Amino acid sequence: MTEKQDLRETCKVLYSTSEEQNRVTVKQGAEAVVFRTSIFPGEPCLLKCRPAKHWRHPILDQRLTRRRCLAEARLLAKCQTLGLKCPLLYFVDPKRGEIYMEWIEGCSVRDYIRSIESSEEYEVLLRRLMNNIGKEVANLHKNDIIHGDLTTSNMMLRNKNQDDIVFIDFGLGTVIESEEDKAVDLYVLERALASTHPNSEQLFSLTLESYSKSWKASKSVLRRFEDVRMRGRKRSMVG
Ligand SMILES: Nc1ncnc2c1ncn2[C@@H]1O[C@H](COP(=O)(O)OP(=O)(O)OP(=O)(O)O)[C@@H](O)[C@H]1O
Repeated sequence: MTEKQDLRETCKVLYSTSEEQNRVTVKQGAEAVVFRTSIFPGEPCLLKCRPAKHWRHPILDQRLTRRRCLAEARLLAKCQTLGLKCPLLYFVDPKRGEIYMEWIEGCSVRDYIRSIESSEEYEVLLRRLMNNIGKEVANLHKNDIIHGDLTTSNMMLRNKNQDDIVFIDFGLGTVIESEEDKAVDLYVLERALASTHPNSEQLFSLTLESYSKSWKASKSVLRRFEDVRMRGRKRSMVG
């Protein structure tokens, strides 16, 4: 056994012992189950499991689980290397479909927006948040990272600090130098904001403004975004 394999085996044992420790279910989704657990005493972490889907053929299921799990973990690791805002990847067991990552203490952008609704500073806080979102999405796109599901639930605020945005759930993400994919990412975000905030148009324009300021080469993506938007509107008019 090589040193690397040995280390991998040791990690596996270490991480699987977390089973015996407390696992608190955070979310039971269609695709994955998410737990808050602990590996090192006093250090919470997040475990994302993709359990076996018994309605699928076992070999196909194993392949799909492995592929999706590895794709998400790779993207997290890539973002980490690039210094982008995402949870630290601790460990991945593709066979079991498990990813262990840093636990982000805080709240989602969606919950944050709701929590400040009655605040007197609502507009000011929201403007600042939109500005920060634009900057961070530009940072992802500058590095050809497509999130794939940019919703307000998939952005967290570490310690509820609106200047510290962390992107989560890279399950649908990719690395690609594609204006179309970046434009679609923006469009998904626009739709997500429209469903969380009544005055979203004005706010999203702040996000776009900060996106374009933070990334000089964003013009072509923004042009493409207008096309995607038009297509989206036409589709919703047709029904
Ligand atoms: N690193 C993290 N730290 C703290 N909480 C997290 C973290 N990652 C995810 N969560 C919480 O777990 C929830 C589900 O995580 P995630 O979105 O990755 O799973 P999912 O099953 O792909 O969800 P969905 O079905 O919404 O796409 C999130 O909405 C968030 O509340």
